Amino acid sequence: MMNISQKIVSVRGKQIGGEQPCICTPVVGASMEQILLETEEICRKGPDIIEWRADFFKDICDTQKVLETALAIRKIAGEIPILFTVRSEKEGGNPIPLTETKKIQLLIEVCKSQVVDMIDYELLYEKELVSLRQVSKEYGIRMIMSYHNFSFTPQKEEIVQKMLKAESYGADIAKVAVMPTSPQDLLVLFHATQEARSQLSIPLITMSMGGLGVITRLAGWMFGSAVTFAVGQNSSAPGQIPIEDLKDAIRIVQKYMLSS
Ligand SMILES: O=C1C[C@@](O)(C(=O)O)C[C@@H](O)[C@@H]1O
Repeated sequence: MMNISQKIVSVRGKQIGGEQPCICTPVVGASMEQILLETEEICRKGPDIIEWRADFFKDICDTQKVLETALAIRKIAGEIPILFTVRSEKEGGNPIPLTETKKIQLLIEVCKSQVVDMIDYELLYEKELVSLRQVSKEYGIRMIMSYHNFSFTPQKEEIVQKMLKAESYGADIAKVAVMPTSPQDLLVLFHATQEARSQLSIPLITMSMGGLGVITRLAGWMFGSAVTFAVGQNSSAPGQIPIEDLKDAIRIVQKYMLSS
């Protein structure tokens, strides 16, 4: 097992990949009004990061409206880091009428605006990934490179490979979300997380989705996952639980881990 010194990604003072797991809460409203109400509600619950899942936004094809909405989210979120994601339909996102090229143009404009702190883009689109990485770096926007599998859990080696690939493409953070079909798959995910943690220098995020995967959202940090996603008002993926419950569960485990 290699032992690599691990980088911490610091965003607006929030440490991603530090001692404590960060909780990220998605915003999935369709209209600007819904998005802003949802953001207000979520902010009251104290997430570490807010993810705007813009693939749910009905005006996603209008760059100006996307930028205006991002700015309005920023005004509410204050210093809470904002992650901007347009999840592709192929990896579980809401269907949108944008081609991959148009989507990249939008992501570039969002990076240039510097209103958000991070973007997420799939490892699936290698060519686009490289150009987007250059632009995001130029504007100081952190980039998560991700892989999602809504059908099954690949072998441990494949999961680790996805994260190594993200690092080799210059990701700030590598992310993998997979679907378990048995409790054994949860062990695979935990094991892959632990192994990736020993091989990568960047922070990583992993989770198993669906009801069966809940334990990975509660305990992934013990194996090296830096962020866990929770529901603020509405869920963005199967198996997410309310932020209040997630905070309680982590607090209880940490309380007894530290006291014994
Ligand atoms: O990729 C992820 C992780 C996620 O799919 C989850 O399972 O919690 C939720 C998405 O909003 C986010 O972009």
